[in-house]
Amino acid sequence: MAYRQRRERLRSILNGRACIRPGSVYDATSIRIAEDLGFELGMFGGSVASLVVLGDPDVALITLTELAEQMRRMSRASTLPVLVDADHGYGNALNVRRTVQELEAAGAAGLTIEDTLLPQAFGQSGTQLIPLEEGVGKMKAALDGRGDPSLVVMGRTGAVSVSGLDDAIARAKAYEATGVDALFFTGIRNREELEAISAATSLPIVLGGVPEEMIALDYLAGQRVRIALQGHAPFAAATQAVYETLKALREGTSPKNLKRLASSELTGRAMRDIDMNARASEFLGLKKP
Ligand SMILES: O=C([O-])CC(=O)C(=O)O
Ligand SMILES: [Mg+2]
Repeated sequence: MAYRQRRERLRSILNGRACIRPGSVYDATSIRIAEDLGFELGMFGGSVASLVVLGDPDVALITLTELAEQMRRMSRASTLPVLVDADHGYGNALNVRRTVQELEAAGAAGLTIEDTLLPQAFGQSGTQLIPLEEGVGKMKAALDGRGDPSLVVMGRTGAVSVSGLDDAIARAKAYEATGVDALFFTGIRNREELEAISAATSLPIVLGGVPEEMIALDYLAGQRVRIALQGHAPFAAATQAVYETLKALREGTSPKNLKRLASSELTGRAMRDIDMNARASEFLGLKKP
């Protein structure tokens, strides 16, 4: 499916009336599994990108090239639309523009640009934000970097739990005025904060993690939330499975006695082996197994 259609699918989620939960995806296999399970959207989180590519925590060490390459692998493997966490856009507003170009070329359906000061500044503990005006420049640069106007650009802020609700609203309104397609909020702690933000803005809302009292999708949909993230459990599950398997092997368990491995049927589906066998038959003259 052409990238443009993937982007239109993300736009239809944003322009719809329901709130969906994306599948957390991070490589060619995970995105295919999410697609097969019927997820409407994949979320490629920066934290997971850092873990899967570098094995490092989410402290802005991954490069744009590495992020885009992982996105490109997923785009090749699956047609599921993916929303990419592009962090701060890998530098200043000019870097943001380049980031958008690279992620667009890598097949992202949408991306978020946030106003967090990254990487962590010298001698400053805790999250800091860039000034609102700089955030506005980044959003404008992101929109300017788009070659395909269907690519979804989201303005993201975690201001509500850093500098407070009023600042979060001021930033959201300023980003909205630049022409971004949606607003992405992190750090919202309760219904009052969400309702105030929703009332003050008009774009579709995406939430990066919400407290338990707010998880009902119909409540969120009523606040114009169209996408609600729910963390990155698939990568944590994969880490646990690798740990248990290596531990069992190290302790002498025979490979045939290992528990909870993917069946050959599941692995075959993830590898799209029906398609590959058909190609081998058609292009290599091999018999279908
Ligand atoms: O975008 C997300 O999924 C949340 C986030 O910032 C991350 O995981 O890095
Ligand atoms: Mg992130």
